[in-house]
Amino acid sequence: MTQLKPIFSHLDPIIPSSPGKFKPDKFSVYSFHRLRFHPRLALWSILSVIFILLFFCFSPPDGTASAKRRSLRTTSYTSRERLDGNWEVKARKSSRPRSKTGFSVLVTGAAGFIGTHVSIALKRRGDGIVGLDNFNNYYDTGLKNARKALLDRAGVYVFEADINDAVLLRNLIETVHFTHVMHLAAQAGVRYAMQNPNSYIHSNVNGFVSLLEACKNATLQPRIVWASSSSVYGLNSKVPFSEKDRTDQPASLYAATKKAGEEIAHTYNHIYGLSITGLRFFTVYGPWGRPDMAYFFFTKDILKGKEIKIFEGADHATVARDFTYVDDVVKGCLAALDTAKKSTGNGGKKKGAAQFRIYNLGNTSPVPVVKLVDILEKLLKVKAKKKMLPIPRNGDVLYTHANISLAREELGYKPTTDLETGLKKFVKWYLRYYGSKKKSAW
Ligand SMILES: O=C(O)[C@H]1O[C@H](OP(=O)(O)OP(=O)(O)OC[C@H]2O[C@@H](n3ccc(=O)[nH]c3=O)[C@H](O)[C@@H]2O)[C@H](O)[C@@H](O)[C@@H]1O
Repeated sequence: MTQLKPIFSHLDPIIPSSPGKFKPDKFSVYSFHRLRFHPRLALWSILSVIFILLFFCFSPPDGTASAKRRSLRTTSYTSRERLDGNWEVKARKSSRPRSKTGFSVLVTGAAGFIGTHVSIALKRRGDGIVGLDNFNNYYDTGLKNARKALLDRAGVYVFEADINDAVLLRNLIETVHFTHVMHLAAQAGVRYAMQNPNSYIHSNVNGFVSLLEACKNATLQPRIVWASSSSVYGLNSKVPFSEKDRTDQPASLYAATKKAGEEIAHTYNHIYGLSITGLRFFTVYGPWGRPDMAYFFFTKDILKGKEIKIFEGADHATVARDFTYVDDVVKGCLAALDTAKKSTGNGGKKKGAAQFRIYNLGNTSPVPVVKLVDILEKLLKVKAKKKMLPIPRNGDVLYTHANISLAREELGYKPTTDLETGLKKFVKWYLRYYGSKKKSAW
């Protein structure tokens, strides 16, 4: 497994670090000598300095576009190729809805699996979108770049930036008055939390707080919809999982950070009047999915003739998931945005009680992992080399099953895709994406 990009890589100097490549001395000494022997050039230089000083004396005070641009460039976690000097123009254009009633949405994690689908769906119906993603290398960045290319074609501008970059968020939110924030940026994956626990705290706790701080300070506070997870139900054995069930027994650090996010969200709602909706996603799958998820790497390994490990509980108990197709989840996300009420605060001050909601977005139809493999074998027309193994004690739970009554009632959420239909679409995409382009899956 590759490591994440260093958090402070944006602090790297612009000057190349490798010695011998940057040779300023020869040029500057040469220029200095030329300057001394050319009085006309010296006069022009003095005039230029006076002109620059006059320009700054008569410029309007801080808060202007150029001031914002300066601080964004110098302090953000950016790829120099991706964030150009024109960012404000592009962000404003990309965030402009087609009609007056449309939304202007900041989507974090836009180059992620669900982020890409949600951004495109919003753009298609006429909302204005600005995406943000740190493009870290938790999994194949080639796939993230391909998703970004899709977003580019759809007219969605994506910043390469980390949600922990408070200055960038502040500048962005001051520049574009987002009506909504769809917060999907996160360190995902249940099992990876044992390898890199800090990445979960960095993104799911610190990053979330950084985003909430920027939103609560805004003059026009946006409404926030964000991704929690079915994993918050942890060791809860009462099924199907209802929003009223206990969520204080997480089985993984990932789940603990998502649960922490729910509590943090409540605090910001209570103190600052931010309207916040948390969505508990249940094992979302589909085209453009995440290569760290079982359905994805099972597909890759079955095609390669590599053995796959299928987990089972004690006494061969079935391990099952309420696999949810991405298009169904996207509809739930859009409905959550549509029904979100305004935040009440302003510039960090609460003006009244604000909406606070949590919904399960599942499929209400758990499928054993062995059945998932059966379907994949049928679709791929390849027999899998299976190895049954006891479920490791690394955060996995035996069973998930969503009760979606609340989401159905309040969001009109109604999943319609069964696992076989959804996997068929995934396999079709997978074969086209990795087959024709000769890319290798992670
Ligand atoms: O519902 C959720 O909230 C979570 O869903 C998934 O987590 P998980 O359900 O564990 O999804 P996978 O990692 O794809 O695992 C699916 C099933 O396959 C099983 N599995 C996984 C890996 C493996 O090698 N063998 C195997 O049998 C797991 O035990 C699990 O039952 C996502 O990875 C999380 O980011 C997300 O938050």
